[in-house]
Amino acid sequence: MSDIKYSFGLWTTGWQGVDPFGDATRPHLDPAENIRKLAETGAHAFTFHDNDVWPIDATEAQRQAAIDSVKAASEETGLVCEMVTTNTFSHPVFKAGSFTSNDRSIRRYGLRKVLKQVDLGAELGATTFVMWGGREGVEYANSKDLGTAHARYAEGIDTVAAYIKSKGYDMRVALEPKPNEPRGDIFLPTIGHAIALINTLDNGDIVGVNPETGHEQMAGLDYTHGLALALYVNKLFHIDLNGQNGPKYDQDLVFGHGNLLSAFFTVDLLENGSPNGTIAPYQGYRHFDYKPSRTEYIDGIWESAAANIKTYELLAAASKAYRADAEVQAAFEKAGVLDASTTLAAGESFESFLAEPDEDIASLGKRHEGLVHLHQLALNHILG
Ligand SMILES: C[C@H](O)C[C@](C)(O)CO
Ligand SMILES: [Mg+2]
Ligand SMILES: [Mn+2]
Repeated sequence: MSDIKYSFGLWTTGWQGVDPFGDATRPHLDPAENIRKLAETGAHAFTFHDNDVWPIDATEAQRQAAIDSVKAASEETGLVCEMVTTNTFSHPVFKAGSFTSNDRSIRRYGLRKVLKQVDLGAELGATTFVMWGGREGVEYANSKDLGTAHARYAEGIDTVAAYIKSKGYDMRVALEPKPNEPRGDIFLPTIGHAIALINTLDNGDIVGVNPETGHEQMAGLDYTHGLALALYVNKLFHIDLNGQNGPKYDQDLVFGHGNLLSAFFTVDLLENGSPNGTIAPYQGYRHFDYKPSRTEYIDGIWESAAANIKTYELLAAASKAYRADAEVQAAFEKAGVLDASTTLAAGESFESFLAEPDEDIASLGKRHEGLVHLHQLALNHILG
């Protein structure tokens, strides 16, 4: 095992297999047992929603007992809690949204539920607070005023960030985009949409994104490109890794079990940074938000958890060999990838720049980029 730090959501290995068309195929998994088994599987950290650990109707005493049990398992195994989040999507109260609900009492309940989980996260040492607005959307046009919905979403996120600052917590907020499911359309559907809203916030300095592989791919986008933009604007605060086979329902497959080629280049960027170093290697946890397929019984939970780590390790090793390959570096050089210069016309006057005669575009158009050769070199490493 390498020195890469892996983290899992308790809701992943704890998923009992309930889906819109089927009942549970697996028994309930006690959160403390979940943590112990994740430690055995090779995880270094865990993450959770409030209601992954206690039911929404738990008494304060039941909630505290559940928290104490998780704390004990964390201390016993050494697994740290690196991120927490809140379930503002399962209970019927959230059926038409939480932060963007048209009902102010539901918005206030949702905010209170989030702030309580922020407090617990700080107590457990979590440095990231993820917010996935799974119900923040619509099926029907004009069922929310789109101006007010975005204003309320922004206000809710800004208030959470203001609370974190008011308490002096060492914690940042990370928004998790998703284009649809369970709502017909979810607000802030992609990394770009989320960053646009973050830039309007008063407390946006501690608000970033938690992009999920499959969520960007559900929107037909390249996950690695989304990560690169988030890194470029210093907003990549956390990641959710999993597998997806293109635009369809959220498959939450094991990392690499969907679009494997895309997974390789995601690992290549995270582990090695960009080819010319403009983007540095990612320093955060390699966090998995996947589901053990409904077809699997208890052994399959841990086989699938281990599969995430195994696949990541294999791709990380392949990416190191790829980058160390002199032929690959030569192909990067030939294509101009290693040139990080960005001074297009810096220092020149517009007049002199415009007066300059055009290059011979016919000969420029005959450049041979050698990109297919570059890609085959990657395939050679991926396919071993
Ligand atoms: C953190 C977030 O709530 C986790 C989900 C529910 O799997 C969405 O990806
Ligand atoms: Mg998902
Ligand atoms: Mn997720």
